[in-house]
This record gives sequence, structure tokens and C-alpha cells, in this order.
Amino acid sequence: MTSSITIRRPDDWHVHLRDGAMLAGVVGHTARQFARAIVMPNLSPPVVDVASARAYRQRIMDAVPAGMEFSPLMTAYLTDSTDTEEMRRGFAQGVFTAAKLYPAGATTNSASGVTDIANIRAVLEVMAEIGMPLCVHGEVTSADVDIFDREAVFIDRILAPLIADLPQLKVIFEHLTSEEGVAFVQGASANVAATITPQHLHINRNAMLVGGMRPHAYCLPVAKREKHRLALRRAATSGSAKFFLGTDSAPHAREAKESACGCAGIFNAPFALESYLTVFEDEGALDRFEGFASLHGPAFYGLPVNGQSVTLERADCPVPQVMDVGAAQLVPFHAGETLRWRFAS
Ligand SMILES: NC(=O)N[C@@H](CC(=O)O)C(=O)O
Ligand SMILES: [Zn+2]
Ligand SMILES: [Zn+2]
Repeated sequence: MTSSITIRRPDDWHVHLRDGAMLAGVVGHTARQFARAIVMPNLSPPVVDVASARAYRQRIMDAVPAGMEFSPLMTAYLTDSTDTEEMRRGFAQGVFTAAKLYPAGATTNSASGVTDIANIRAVLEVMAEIGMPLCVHGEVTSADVDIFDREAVFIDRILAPLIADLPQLKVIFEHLTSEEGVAFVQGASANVAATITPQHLHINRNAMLVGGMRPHAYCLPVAKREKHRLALRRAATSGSAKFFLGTDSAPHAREAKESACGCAGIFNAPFALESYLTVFEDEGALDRFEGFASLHGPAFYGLPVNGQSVTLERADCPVPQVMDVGAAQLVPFHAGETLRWRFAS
């Protein structure tokens, strides 16, 4: 039995670091395991321009615990009125690594998102021209579409037409949750890739709804039927360079989750690599873990791979029921479980 595994230092291609005291409480968990992370811009107010992204990046750097090396990669939050020149400038200056499309109303802090993709057509054209990647929260928001179908419908109504229209645009289908999503990404050109979270590899919708309503298993897009989880596990462990690590770690204070209208988001940063590695081992794909965690993401984004390495050891890794991060009590993903891999260094 493999007793330890060493891979190039990975990156997290989708994370929510929040701001203020919450940022200070959570950033170390990401910086401990990952060299870089694509930082989501859904603050309140959102990060829509170069100046606010620069300022946010500085706040993140200031919050990284001493001795940790971590580079936040910033994203621009697209709105109906995003300025094309602002995107061009931010990308040229290396402030924006990508831009993020939130369909208005789809998820946490998406109220200022895009109400109709036609409204950002000019921005997307420029992004395709300059090679600026588009990160997508891929769900429609129409009241008549069932929440479990919103990703599949998004492909048909929005994503497939967009990609046909702008084949040069680099698109990351974020936090993929469905077999339709997997099939779509597999069948698309090399300009289309996807991130996959640990929770969507571990849980199906039963985790949320059986034996009581379990708000800590609630995130968006929601976990779906078992067949979707299995399709995601096959994709993540397939070795295909189209799929890579993006935790979507999304901390919300315990009381905001355990509420009559609980927030969407799972805080998985503290044990992210341990969680993913368990899946790769169960699928007999330990040899493909490094590609998913450390190689495919940089290749897609056109960035160098990291120089350093990390090691995980086979050892009991108990996950606490709750973590006090100063700003809040957070219930981590896998709370109360003991994982069988432990991040060593
Ligand atoms: N994934 C989530 O459930 N929540 C994210 C937003 C998002 O990534 O959609 C958050 O910011 O809380
Ligand atoms: Zn999202
Ligand atoms: Zn997210």
C-alpha cells in the first residue's frame, strides 16, 4: 500500500476567500496547501474593476500568515455594464487572470451579475481576442427550471450557443455537477475545461436530504443524483487535461448555514487535498492525482507549473466538527469524519 505521495505543489482554480475578518480566518487554510488560487470576485460589493481587484489582492496578501507563499489570481465580476477597456487593461497589467460570469441571481452575491448574455457580447469578444479566460457559474435562473436541471439547461440555452459563436474564447465551466456537464466538456474543443469540487466527488443529494435537512451539504450548484457523482469521479480521475481542481471552498458562518434560509457554500479548504486524494485512491488513480491537482490547471491557463512539491501521508486525519476561525465558527466539509490521508508538508 502506498504510504505517501508527493506531487508538485497544486493550485486551487476556484476559491472564495471573502474579506475582512473572514478572509483573515480562512486564507491560511488555502495558502497552506496551494501555491496559487483563482479568487472569486463575489464580494459585496463585487470586484468589478482593476482598482478594486488590486486593492483586494493586497488585502489577501496582507492576510496570508507569515512564512506561507501564496499568490492570489484575481478575477473580474462581470455585470451588464462591464467596460471592455477595463477588462483589456486589467488583463494586460496582470491584475485580472480571468473574468467571472454569474448569471444574475444564480448564487451567493450574484445580484449584480449578468441578466442576459447578450449584454456582455462585446466584452466576451475582446476576451476571446486577447486570450482572457471566462469562468462560468453555469446555471440558468428561470423560475420554471427545476434546480436539479439548471446546469443541463444552461448548457443548451447559454453555453453551447456561446461556444459556437466564439470558439476562440477560453471557458472554464466551474464546479461541474452533472453528467451532461461532463459530456459537454469532453465533447468541446480544447478551449473548454472544467473545475470539479471535492464535495461533488463525495456526495450526492441524499447527503443533503436523508435523515433530516443537512445545511452543511448544501452548495450551488446542488449535489445531484448518484449517476452524476459517478460521472464526475470518472472525469476527474480520467487523466483528461480538461478537468482540474477547484475546491469552491465557500465559507459561511455556522448560523448563516443553519438557518430558515441557509446560505449556499461548503467550507472545504482545510482538508481539500486529503479529500480529493481519497477519491483518487478509491478510483485506483493515484497516478493521475498530480495531473488533476497540479498540471492541467496551469496548462489551461497558460501559466507555469509550480516548482515546489507537497507530500500527503497515509495517516488518520480527524476533521473537527467545527472550526473557530476568529471571525466565525465554520463547519468544515467532512466534519466529524476521519480521512485516511494527511497533508504533511
Ligand atoms: N458554491 C456556493 O454554494 N457558494 C458560493 C458561490 C458559488 O460559487 O456559486 C459562495 O460564494 O458562497
Ligand atoms: Zn458558482
Ligand atoms: Zn464558487
